Amino acid sequence: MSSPSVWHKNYPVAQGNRQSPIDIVPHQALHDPSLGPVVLNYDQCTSMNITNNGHSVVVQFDDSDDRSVIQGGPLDNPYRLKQFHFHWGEKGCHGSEHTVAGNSYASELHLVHWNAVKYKTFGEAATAPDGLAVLVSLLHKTGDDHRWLHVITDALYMVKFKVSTTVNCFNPKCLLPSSLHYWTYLGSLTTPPLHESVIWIVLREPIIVSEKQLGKFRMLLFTGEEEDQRIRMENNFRPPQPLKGRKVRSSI
Ligand SMILES: NS(=O)(=O)c1ccc(S(=O)(=O)c2ccccc2)s1
Ligand SMILES: [Zn+2]
Repeated sequence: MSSPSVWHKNYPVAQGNRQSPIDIVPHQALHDPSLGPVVLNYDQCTSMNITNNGHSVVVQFDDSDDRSVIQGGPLDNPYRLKQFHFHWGEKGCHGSEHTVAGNSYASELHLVHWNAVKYKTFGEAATAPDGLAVLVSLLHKTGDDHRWLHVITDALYMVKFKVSTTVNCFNPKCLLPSSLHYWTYLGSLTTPPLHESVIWIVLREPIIVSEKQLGKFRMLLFTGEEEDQRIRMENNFRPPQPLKGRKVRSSI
């Protein structure tokens, strides 16, 4: 996993004008009354597999139809759920990609959706300025277990190396906080190819997870079973990028 500081050599867009993540400064966000609520219609059974892809742990969904979509808020169309994945650190409260008033969280969940109304394929949407929408849940570490996150963390031992296994009927709505108030801004993928194609929707309220649950993410490996090196998968987060004049809007 190359370091974010060298990505610009192969991906010059890393120094572009709408890169992600960013530091969100709440009192500088513009309250936009025209921003309605985000609406999630996640069908119960479209989750397919959980994969350690060497960068993160990803749960893929069947996006062949509009069974699981997000709409409303800053979005002009419904966007189809494609996958969700996490970013985390190696200890304590570092590991999120977005920060809030300079404060980072222990981890961050990204629910990746694509605009299947305007674009024929995910790949096409992934390079379009309004092609993707990523819904963010910030994970705050305290003592208690998150009652549903264990479904994911209990499966992680099966994908310790770069492999995939099936998951049945996991509805990621259970990984979201009770309030869907959000900040939104135009940004990019946070890993190469860093396409500037993401409408970011960052939920303000974090969810609570335990150190034990976070620890299970950190036992994943970047490396495959056949490799003799064992490199723990941790700190797979990109630091905040320059705002470059962008406005962050707030839903309340
Ligand atoms: N962390 S993030 O949510 O910004 C993100 C990075 C990569 C992806 S992707 O795997 O969907 C993807 C999308 C387009 C091209 C290649 C991979 S999503
Ligand atoms: Zn991500």
